Amino acid sequence: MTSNGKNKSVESKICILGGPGVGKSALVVRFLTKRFIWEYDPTLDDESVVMEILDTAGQEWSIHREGHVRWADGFVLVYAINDRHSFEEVSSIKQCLDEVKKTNVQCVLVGNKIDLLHEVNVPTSEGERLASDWACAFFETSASDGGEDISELFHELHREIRRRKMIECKPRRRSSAHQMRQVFTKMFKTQTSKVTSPS
Ligand SMILES: Nc1nc2c(ncn2[C@@H]2O[C@H](COP(=O)(O)OP(=O)(O)OP(=O)(O)O)[C@@H](O)[C@H]2O)c(=O)[nH]1
Repeated sequence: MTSNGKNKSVESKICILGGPGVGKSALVVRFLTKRFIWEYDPTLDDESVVMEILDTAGQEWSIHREGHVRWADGFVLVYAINDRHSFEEVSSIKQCLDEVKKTNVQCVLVGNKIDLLHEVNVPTSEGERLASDWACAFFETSASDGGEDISELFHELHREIRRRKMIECKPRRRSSAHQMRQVFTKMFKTQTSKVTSPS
């Protein structure tokens, strides 16, 4: 616990990725200005939260990707619901992430620009299906209209990162089979030394 009674902070490094113009910067600005300027309260679930957020430009992705991927604990993968190509792009980005990290990376999938409903090119069901394939959370947002979902998506990812960090920090318990083997080895050694030791 910290001196102000809150649990100590957990850091998460979050990288925003997606095609050009899908609204990555707009989402980050919306999240930061709402949470940290107008309604400053850097706590979540009674714990202070430190998030480092890396906003990438769409065209930088291929140049800096390995550095971004290694740095980040989790990813916000963004497409625009009126841009089918950007939806296809997040799939290939996710594939690259998994390859570089050599694991199923922690991420949330975000379909942005939901205010442009009359231009929908990627229906909600497709976003939901992809997120379900990735076993991650899915959000539809509008950076232009705002809304609680934008805060929630960052918080959800932070929680996931914290969960995984806690699991990774836990010392591994030895299996009972391993423990039994140790007992038998010890017993066997004792027996042997009794038989071979001179009287
Ligand atoms: N209607 C609408 N427009 C949006 C929304 N989010 C972003 N935009 C607009 O989309 C354009 C691109 O937004 P950015 O936030 O710069 O997108 P980006 O993904 O950071 O773009 P790059 O840095 O080029 O990769 C801007 O004109 C934004 O105003 C949204 O939710 N709804």
